[in-house]
Amino acid sequence: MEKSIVKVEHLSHRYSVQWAIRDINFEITENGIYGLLGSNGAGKSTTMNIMCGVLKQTEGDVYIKGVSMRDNPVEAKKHIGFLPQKPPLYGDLTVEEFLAFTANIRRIPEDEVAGAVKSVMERCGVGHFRKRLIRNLSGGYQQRVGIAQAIIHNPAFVVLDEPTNGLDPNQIIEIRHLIKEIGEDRTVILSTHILSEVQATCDYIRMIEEGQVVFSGTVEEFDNYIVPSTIFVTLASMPSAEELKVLPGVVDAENTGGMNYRVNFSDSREAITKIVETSVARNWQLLEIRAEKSSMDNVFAELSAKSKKH
Ligand SMILES: Nc1ncnc2c1ncn2[C@@H]1O[C@H](COP(=O)(O)OP(=O)(O)OP(=O)(O)O)[C@@H](O)[C@H]1O
Repeated sequence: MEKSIVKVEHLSHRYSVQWAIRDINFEITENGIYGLLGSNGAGKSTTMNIMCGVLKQTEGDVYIKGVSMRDNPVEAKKHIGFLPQKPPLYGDLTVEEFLAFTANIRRIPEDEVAGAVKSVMERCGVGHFRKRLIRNLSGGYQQRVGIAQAIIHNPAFVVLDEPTNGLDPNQIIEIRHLIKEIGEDRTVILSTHILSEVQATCDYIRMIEEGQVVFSGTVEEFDNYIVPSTIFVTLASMPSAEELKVLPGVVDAENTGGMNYRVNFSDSREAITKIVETSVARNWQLLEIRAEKSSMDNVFAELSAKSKKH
């Protein structure tokens, strides 16, 4: 039987009149890194805050390892580590002091605190800064401490709200690396509005737009969601577009300038084969042919638009 790590059931929330999220449903049964993707205001933070028990939902429930967040929040929270959008760091404490404080909040037994702090500092690469005040750390290292406080009690499920937000490119690479490491033996869900973030870090995507889930699947499935329908061809002898248009599998063709053509097709295999065969037969001097692969951005725009129509 599949084991449920997280189950979000009919989750809805309104802060005042407007629904911020409406009937969100999904379940995670496999370890891995999940990206909660959505544009600004889509409802990512609202969903994450409810999942972690720091915001009380209007309707629905979240189950962490089968435990209801509504009915038994203390037990459910034991399995969760959370890094909110604004990390809860105390600048006047040293890294070590802060993590010991966090270990106490997480009710780690007194005689195990020092060991847990040491181990999490090593894991998150902040051991050499253990005596430094948090406010004197760079943004990237502060974020490492933020991740360390989220995993100090070794939770099965870690929630990171926009973990690379505000970091410089090198820091982003380092934090992504750390997230991948901590995702090796647990489930991580991170939110972002940046597509490349998901592509670089995640195995799976849950995309929400306007408070509703519009896509659930692997990153690969997301990328292939929109089937390419255009081929770009470069022909040195510059035949008329009409000659391309009549080929089997081709729906439309236009010259986009000089030797370049854009071809729309109904069957990519047939269209490409016929273009290549005809090019050889008529000496069109084919220099390049490529099918347009829909980028994540296209898929994102398409899914956002789709959710707006519904
Ligand atoms: N405390 C609040 N009071 C009223 N409305 C809120 C509050 N927090 C969020 N909202 C609204 O709820 C909706 C969802 O916001 P949420 O912060 O969950 O989105 P998000 O996807 O996390 O966006 P961002 O990437 O900008 O953080 C938005 O319309 C937002 O304006």
